[in-house]
Amino acid sequence: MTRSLVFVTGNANKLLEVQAILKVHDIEVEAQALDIPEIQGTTLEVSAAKCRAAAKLIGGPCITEDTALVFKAMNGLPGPYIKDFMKNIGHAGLNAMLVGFPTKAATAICTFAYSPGPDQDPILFVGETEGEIVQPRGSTHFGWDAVFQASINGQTFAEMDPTFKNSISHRYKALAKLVEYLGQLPL
Ligand SMILES: O=c1nc[nH]c2c1ncn2[C@H]1C[C@H](O)[C@@H](COP(=O)(O)OP(=O)(O)OP(=O)(O)O)O1
Ligand SMILES: [Mg+2]
Repeated sequence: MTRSLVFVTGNANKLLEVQAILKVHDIEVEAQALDIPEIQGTTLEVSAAKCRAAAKLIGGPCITEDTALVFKAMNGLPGPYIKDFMKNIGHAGLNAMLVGFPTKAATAICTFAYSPGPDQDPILFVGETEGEIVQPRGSTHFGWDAVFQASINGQTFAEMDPTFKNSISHRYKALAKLVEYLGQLPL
């Protein structure tokens, strides 16, 4: 039986990856293209608040997702604030931030949140992929994909075949946990 989920996100690239990953599990993703205002805090706090706000707005169950990019040299920053960094300083700026630091190691962290409905506590599912920040290689169409070189094979996310990225990514790992959880719920 097909399960349906409402994914509230303003990011079309995320949506494509989520649809591709969940299709295999017979889960249909219906998109609600809303850019929910995001609070400051840890990536877990940001994710939970985003999902709570989304469930309230649409008046029913939904999932949301927050992506953080954590620089080891900076004790977790930019973290959940990566979107503003990316927008304002771009690939060159992310590299420049790490000049002079002994490590360029970075972790891509994806936190999905599932809310059963308005005013209910969201449940969080976290996935992480290790890598480092490098000069851009590959297509530049999705965020910081071109400057994130995954440890697993030395390719940037942007150089990877999309199917491969979707089999090792932070997003894939978080979704695997969400899928396991949903499997225990009635359709
Ligand atoms: O796999 C990824 N590869 C490269 N870049 C990525 C990826 N995943 C998110 N990103 C970018 C998008 C945004 O610049 C920031 C996360 O911010 P984040 O608030 O989670 O995303 P968003 O505002 O675009 O969409 P949403 O409406 O779901 O919050 O990192
Ligand atoms: Mg956002």
